[in-house]
Amino acid sequence: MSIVLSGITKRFGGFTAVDHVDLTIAPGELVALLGPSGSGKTTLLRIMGGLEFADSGRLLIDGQDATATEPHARRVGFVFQHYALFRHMTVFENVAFGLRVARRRPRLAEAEIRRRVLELLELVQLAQLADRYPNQLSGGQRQRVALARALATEPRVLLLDEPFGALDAKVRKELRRWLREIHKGMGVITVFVTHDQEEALELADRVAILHQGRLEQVGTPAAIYDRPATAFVCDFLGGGTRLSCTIQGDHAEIAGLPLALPPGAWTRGPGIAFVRPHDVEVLPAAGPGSLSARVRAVQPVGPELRLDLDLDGQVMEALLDRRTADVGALTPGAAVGVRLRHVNIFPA
Ligand SMILES: Nc1ncnc2c1ncn2[C@@H]1O[C@H](COP(=O)(O)OP(=O)(O)OP(=O)(O)O)[C@@H](O)[C@H]1O
Repeated sequence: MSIVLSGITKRFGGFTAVDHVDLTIAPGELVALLGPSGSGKTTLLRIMGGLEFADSGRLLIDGQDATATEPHARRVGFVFQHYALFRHMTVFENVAFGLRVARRRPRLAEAEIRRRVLELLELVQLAQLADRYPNQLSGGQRQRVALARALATEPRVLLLDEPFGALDAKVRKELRRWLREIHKGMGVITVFVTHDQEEALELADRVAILHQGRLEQVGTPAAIYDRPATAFVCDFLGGGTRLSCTIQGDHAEIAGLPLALPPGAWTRGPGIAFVRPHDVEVLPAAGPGSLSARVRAVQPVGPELRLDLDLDGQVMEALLDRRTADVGALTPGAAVGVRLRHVNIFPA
């Protein structure tokens, strides 16, 4: 079971919501569609599910052209942000609904439905709440029921649109871990939409980053974090401080400090350098391979010490471990050296 999108484009009037997207999803993969509001994530998900049809391009599910097939024929399971459970039905009946409406022949016997529903409720750890109604559940529990209901139809593909979007941070975190476990057990292709980079990086096997309807980069969480392909991706994934630099062909310079560039075709000219706060090393004084800076502000934040450093008029943020930082010497106005462990550079 795989999904192949090629050249998928969708317009609403004169507006292009999804723009020539190519994406191949391997059997059993857990993929995040990540991007800012309006970048086309939901539209792309709906096209995969058959709730929306592309204007051009092709969609293959399991090697078969599914560009124009109806949702039920695609065998997809959906879970949306607002759990949309049937309020007048118990948890049990909500999940059983998926089995009762499935267009299967012969229809399942009631005993078989009961067995499967209980199995699914065990899976989402809600068997003991089978007789409750949705308004007697927490948000996280409702979302787990929604997932069980989607799984009841034995989908080939599971599509989740901001599944944890309406929940508070702690519950979201728990559900992430839980979804990862469930996915591992089922092995069904799962695609989820999120605008939360942490959620995407923590949960997905691969992350597809969308920007203005276009796919900016696809890769494993580590690959896109360590080697963002564009300034947009870098910035969106928490790029850190943005500094101006100059690209000199084989290297770049920030305030006169030379920095190696990864191999590639670099043209000389102005560039943007992104430095993440954890990649800034603060030294007692500047020396070879480091820059001189001045401390502007110091703020303890839990286990860390956040510094605003003045680098030739540009402000750069650093995060140090409070237990190991020389807190006494790091006061506003102090002169320090700065070494950059890792910098992401892009043409301006
Ligand atoms: N049915 C529609 N008619 C007109 N415009 C639409 C329609 N559906 C989506 N759009 C537009 O297409 C663009 C992409 O929408 P989409 O919902 O796919 O974005 P998104 O990345 O999921 O955003 P969000 O995170 O805010 O949900 C948006 O600018 C949206 O206004």
